[in-house]
Amino acid sequence: MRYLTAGESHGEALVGIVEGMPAGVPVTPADIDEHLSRRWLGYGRGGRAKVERDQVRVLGGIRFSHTMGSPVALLLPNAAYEKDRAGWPETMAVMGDGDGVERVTLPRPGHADLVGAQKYGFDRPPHGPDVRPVIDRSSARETAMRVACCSVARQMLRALGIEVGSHVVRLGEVGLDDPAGWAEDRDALLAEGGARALYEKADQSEVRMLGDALSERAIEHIKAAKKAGDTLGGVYEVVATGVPVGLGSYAQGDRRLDGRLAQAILSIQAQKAVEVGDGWLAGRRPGSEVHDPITRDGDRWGRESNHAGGVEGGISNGQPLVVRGTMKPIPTLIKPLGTADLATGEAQPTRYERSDVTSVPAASTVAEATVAWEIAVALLERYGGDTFGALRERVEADRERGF
Ligand SMILES: Cc1cc2nc3c(=O)[nH]c(=O)nc-3n(C[C@H](O)[C@H](O)[C@H](O)COP(=O)(O)O)c2cc1C
Ligand SMILES: C=C(O[C@@H]1CC(C(=O)O)=C[C@@H](OP(=O)(O)O)[C@H]1O)C(=O)O
Repeated sequence: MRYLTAGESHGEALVGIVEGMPAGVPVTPADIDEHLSRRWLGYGRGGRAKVERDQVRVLGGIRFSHTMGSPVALLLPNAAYEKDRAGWPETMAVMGDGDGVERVTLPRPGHADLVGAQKYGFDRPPHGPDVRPVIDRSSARETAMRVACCSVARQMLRALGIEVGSHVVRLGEVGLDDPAGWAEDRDALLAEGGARALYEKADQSEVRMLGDALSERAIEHIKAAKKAGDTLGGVYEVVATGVPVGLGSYAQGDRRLDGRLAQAILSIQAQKAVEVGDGWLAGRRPGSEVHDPITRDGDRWGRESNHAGGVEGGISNGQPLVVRGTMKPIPTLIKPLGTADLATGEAQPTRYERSDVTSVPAASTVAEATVAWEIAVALLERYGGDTFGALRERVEADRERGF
């Protein structure tokens, strides 16, 4: 199973194709839209959030609310293209020579602007000197279509009782570093309704944090950063429940589930670190506090704790999968940083138009989506299935066997 996305942030639309979904998975556009609107949650987003209202159009692959085994084709128009301000249809014109179009020649530190221009030669015609082509494809606008594509796979997981959720645990200086600090609240939600209960609870906070006091402090911190012309990063945790034993493998490095989950997070713009289970803390603690004792209850295997985050030897062990991602601060700041003009080489301060102050809450929902995708791919590798019915039978038979 694979997917591809295309489209520029300020072009007409984003498109996506999901290939390899079994036939018979229940999916409707509303299922996809649920996660698209969740991606816009979060205090600290910029002006673009007021313009976009993402609603997917399904152009192929789904009939009578179920997949057909054929590629699923998705379309998301960019509202900004027409509504934002006059000019995107000209700036992003497919034809012509761009005569009269304003060029962006001050690359922002921390964004893809300069390296993208160096790699693709945007210091010269036909596009340059202009970093616009880099801005428009490196932009996390692309994550809207990624969420849409991954949401199709997520419906397959949901129909098998597998849920993926997330919550934010740190925004800049406000937050916690040790999972022990939130495990009780999180685990109560997981026990009540799996990872879906976790994400539904987090969605009630403007910053997707568990706990009102933490949320309020985080919002004040974001307000202060904005006032100072600065931006913030943070940390979020993604949890998957109902994941069967046996996804991934130690047999080759690139089949390890933990490695693949790390790539799922780091594939998202501005994500800079990943932890699995206890993560960094595991490096500080003795083995007796890190390894989860094995239990046997009747014919069921279990663990007394879940410091491993649900993966041992690169294979899911039936415990909730737990991964955390760290997002760096947004590179576009009101407070100028040093740069140089692409056209003249002259030293200049960066220029600011608009931007998010923080997008950690949004990134946490994108990470849910990409983690769900990896789980779905690993599930199909283990169980196969041209039809959803056959896949479900195999998963359920394995679950019943309890091994
Ligand atoms: C959901 C989301 C929203 C983002 N919004 C912005 C933004 O408004 N302004 C900005 O400069 N960068 C934003 N970014 C970060 C840039 O996309 C990212 O830093 C850039 O593509 C360079 O990639 P890198 O940080 O991985 O090097 C956002 C990222 C995500 C995940
Ligand atoms: C459009 C989205 O995020 C954008 C990601 C982004 C970036 O540089 O990554 C820059 C901003 O875009 P603009 O320059 O148009 O304000 C964000 O709004 C989105 O998440 O859908």
